[in-house]
Amino acid sequence: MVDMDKIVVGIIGMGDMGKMYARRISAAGWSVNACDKPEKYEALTQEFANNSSIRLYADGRLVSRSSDVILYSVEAEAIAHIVSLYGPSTKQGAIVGGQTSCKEIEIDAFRKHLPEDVQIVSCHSLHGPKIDPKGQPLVLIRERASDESFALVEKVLSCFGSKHVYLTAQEHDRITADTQAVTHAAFLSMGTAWHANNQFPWEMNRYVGGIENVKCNIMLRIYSNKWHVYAGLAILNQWAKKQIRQYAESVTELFKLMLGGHREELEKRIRTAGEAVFGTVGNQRELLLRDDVLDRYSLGNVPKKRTRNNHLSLLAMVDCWWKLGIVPYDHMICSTPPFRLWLGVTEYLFRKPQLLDEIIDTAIEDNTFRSDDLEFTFAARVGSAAVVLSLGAFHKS
Ligand SMILES: NC(=O)C1=CN([C@@H]2O[C@H](COP(=O)(O)OP(=O)(O)OC[C@H]3O[C@@H](n4cnc5c(N)ncnc54)[C@H](OP(=O)(O)O)[C@@H]3O)[C@@H](O)[C@H]2O)C=CC1
Ligand SMILES: O=C(O)C(=O)Cc1ccc(O)cc1
Repeated sequence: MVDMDKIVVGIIGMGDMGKMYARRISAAGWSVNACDKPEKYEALTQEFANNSSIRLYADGRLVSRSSDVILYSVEAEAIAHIVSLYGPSTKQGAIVGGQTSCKEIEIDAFRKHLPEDVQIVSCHSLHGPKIDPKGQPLVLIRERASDESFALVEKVLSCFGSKHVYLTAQEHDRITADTQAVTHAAFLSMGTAWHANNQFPWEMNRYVGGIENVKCNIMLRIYSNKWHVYAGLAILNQWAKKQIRQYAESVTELFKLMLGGHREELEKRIRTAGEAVFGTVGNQRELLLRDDVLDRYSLGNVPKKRTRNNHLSLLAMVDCWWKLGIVPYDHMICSTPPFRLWLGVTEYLFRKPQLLDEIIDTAIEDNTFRSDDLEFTFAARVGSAAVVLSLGAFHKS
């Protein structure tokens, strides 16, 4: 029988997520041992001087030796190396998990470097460190653990109030490739395109208001996060390559149809994709996003008259889901806030027949967005090529 009062939670990696975990878990009454790299020991000790439930150590070996439930909250690309350093020192019978976004490589590292008596239960909070975890999905992966140990991890993490989702490492990686990887690829391409055209989109009338707000805000949010979070997901998740490549292909093919003025072919393709992805939703279910919400977070003054856009990035998203047989609603259980917003705006566009008609007309007749779309297409292609090359290099090494 586990004595709950004596359980110590260890956190290796006190970056944004590690600190959030340490603060919330200690606030829930658990003792926490934590560390980052040795050179950050002094600064962390000062930062947490007022929190007597968090004990800082100089390195992960000391945390591993003295903790019962240990979470690695480090860069995904470094997990194998870091577990190889501290894993062998893990306390006998302890339970180990991690917070990286790529579970197959993380679990491989645990299986390789942890002693056999150590149990493995991993997790992934599907939101950033500044978001209230209440109600957000928290994936739990029971890789090798007794019922009692699994229950203990769930009890510790229950302080977040998140929605627990039970998956295997492979199921997790396949779903996050469908949702996160391709969502990030789209927003990173938008940012690259705006940069290539020397534009701050929030300063331009045509990018203010409605769906354009979502594009600008989420693009900024993705660019303001740490680069390794998104690069890790795209490069280290073996399933992400296919999605990102298909997205780039969908962007390119749709853009060519627009440029060539092939209305019939374009319309047929868009409507077939829309029917495959949204056809079963039915009009009775409410839209995920409402107009007043779309306009609320404007970065500029919303113009009286909206500029028509062909929304290439969104059309390509639906085309990509259709080509890969992905039903995005099936992945809501394991979705991040940017994915839900992204699905919300694509759904908005496809379930408003007049808007979709207007988009198809714009795609063929209106040249306003052509140079932006050209840069967006380049960006999607270059991004996809980079992921394919780096993924190859990573998995060979
Ligand atoms: N940020 C987010 O929105 C989310 C992130 N994640 C995942 O969680 C993990 C942590 O992310 P996040 O907190 O944002 O990233 P951070 O970069 O803020 O945190 C990682 C921390 O681990 C430290 N670290 C590196 N090597 C060691 C080591 N040998 N021993 C101890 N600490 C070490 C890093 O130091 P240094 O910076 O010097 O390398 C850094 O402080 C990542 O795998 C990320 O993909 C999951 C969900 C959401
Ligand atoms: O809310 C956001 O911006 C995110 O999408 C944060 C995020 C980044 C990486 C993850 O593995 C999970 C969530």
